[in-house]
Amino acid sequence: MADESLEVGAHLDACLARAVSHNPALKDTAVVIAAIAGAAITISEVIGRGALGGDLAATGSKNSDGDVQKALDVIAHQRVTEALQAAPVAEVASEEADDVMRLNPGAPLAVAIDPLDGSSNIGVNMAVGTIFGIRPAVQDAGNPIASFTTPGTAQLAAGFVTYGPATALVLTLGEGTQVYVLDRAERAFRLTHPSLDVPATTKEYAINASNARHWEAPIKAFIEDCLRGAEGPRDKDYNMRWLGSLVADAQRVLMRGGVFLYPGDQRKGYAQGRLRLLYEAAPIAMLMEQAGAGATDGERRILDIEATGIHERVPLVFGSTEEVECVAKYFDGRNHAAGRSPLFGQRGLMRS
Ligand SMILES: O=P(O)(O)OC[C@H]1O[C@](O)(COP(=O)(O)O)[C@@H](O)[C@@H]1O
Ligand SMILES: [Mg+2]
Ligand SMILES: [Mg+2]
Repeated sequence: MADESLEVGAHLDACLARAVSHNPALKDTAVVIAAIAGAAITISEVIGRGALGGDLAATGSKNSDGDVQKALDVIAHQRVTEALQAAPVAEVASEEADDVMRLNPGAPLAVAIDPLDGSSNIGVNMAVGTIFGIRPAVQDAGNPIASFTTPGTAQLAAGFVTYGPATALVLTLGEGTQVYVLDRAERAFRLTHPSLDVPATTKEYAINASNARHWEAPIKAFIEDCLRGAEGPRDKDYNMRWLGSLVADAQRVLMRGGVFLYPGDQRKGYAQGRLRLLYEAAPIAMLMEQAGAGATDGERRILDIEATGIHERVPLVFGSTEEVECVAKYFDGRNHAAGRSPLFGQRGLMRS
């Protein structure tokens, strides 16, 4: 396509302007994305100073999910909220606010946002991020969270920023998934990957294996078969990566393939896993699908699920389509491996 705004190196603003010229209905959405990108640049600068700027991991009160907030969680929430206040946003569902925040009554859009993802990595100089999904605002006097009870398919755009070695914005407006990298000299995001295409096959999985004894049978069976490598039914040797930062794991999967799992498990409060539907799973699911990958809770497409609460959790499996489909088979019994795990079972190899 001969369009300068899609060329590597093009500025985010030019790419957003192009998207709006193709689809004028995206005008407000583009303003919101630019606002979040602006906030992300300032958050990136705070993170970039590390401990020189104070203790970003200092703990304060608890957030809506019972997690202890760190200083950077609060800073990021303030920066994105200020930016969204100046954008056409009626309501915000933030991880760091118990209830829906009403910003500009009557404005057309609603934003679900995780201002700072990967909080356990704050203070140890590892990648963290910001995740967001933008939806039409829905007016319903009888339902204060109406804007957030539509399925993920209602999202007009979704993205995340990774504050890693480079600060990157991974974005979709429903026509592919693009990556922009922050040009620190210009304080502007510039296009590096015009269209991601996640490989359908992979040999890399990501899961917090310390929870293995709590997993349900289909997950135990799937991981056991990955661990058996070329000698097992999957017929290939796997590699494992787990960064403890959803955005960083998601970016790796988008760039080179892989499968990520945060399933429900038997720990108290973890029946639906740890990750939140509105501001973690749904935006990442849209980015994955737009890059040719998949996202499921094991049984349902993530983008079809309707939230009943703004901080609702959901089991999350995403990435290369062959692996995501394979996990679904363990859940619906087409792979009859569930429950037969010698590695994780009651009388398993690891137990004696
Ligand atoms: O510590 P665990 O249970 O492995 O969970 C790690 C997951 O928790 C998260 O940090 C949750 O996000 P928040 O930091 O925004 O609460 C994800 O980024 C990450 O994938
Ligand atoms: Mg998070
Ligand atoms: Mg968070």
